[in-house]
Amino acid sequence: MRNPPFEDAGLTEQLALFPQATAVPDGLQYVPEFISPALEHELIGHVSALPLQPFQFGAFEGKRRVASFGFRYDYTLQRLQPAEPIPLWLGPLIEKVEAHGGPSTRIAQVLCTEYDAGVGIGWHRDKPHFDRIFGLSLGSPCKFRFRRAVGEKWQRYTLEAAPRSLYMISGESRRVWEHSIPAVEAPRHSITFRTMADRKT
Ligand SMILES: O=C(O)CCC(=O)C(=O)O
Ligand SMILES: [Fe+2]
Repeated sequence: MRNPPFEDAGLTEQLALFPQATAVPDGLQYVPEFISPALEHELIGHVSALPLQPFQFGAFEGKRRVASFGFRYDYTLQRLQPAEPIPLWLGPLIEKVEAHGGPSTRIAQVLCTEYDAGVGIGWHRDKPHFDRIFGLSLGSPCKFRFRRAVGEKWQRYTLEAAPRSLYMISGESRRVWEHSIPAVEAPRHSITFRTMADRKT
């Protein structure tokens, strides 16, 4: 006997049956082995040596530990504040990310993050003050999850972000889809690079 004909199922039902059969979110790019293992080792050393602080959002504290450069978003004031200048050791890496992003890519903000085993980040979209986001993974892999509402259901996509890889989110993957990282199995560091949106405020 034949299986029920899927042609009769609506798009939403098909997506629910095969959550991983969904298309890659528009505007998401992934570059495996963006940096060498030697540079990865060096960068983990630099990030670990930073005065990382628990991520603050208003009265709450996240378990991941971060350091912001260029700008930081203040959740109490709900606006961007100037932060420490971007350290020199990030210079060549920023040039490489900007070259990858193409002409007129200017990285203005950098966030260094440390996730201990068991720590992740909840569903969110990055603040609209920023435009494109580039994320370099260091030390261990993570599942970089995406979701967006389709009718009453979530359409989902998971990117397996390997150490030394770079992802870029722009367009719909940035503005429409939310992203999150479930608790990592081994310590992971990341460096996210953000360009500024063309905003007046
Ligand atoms: O660690 C990462 O790669 C991304 C973290 C993230 O989504 C964020 O800081 O907004
Ligand atoms: Fe994010």
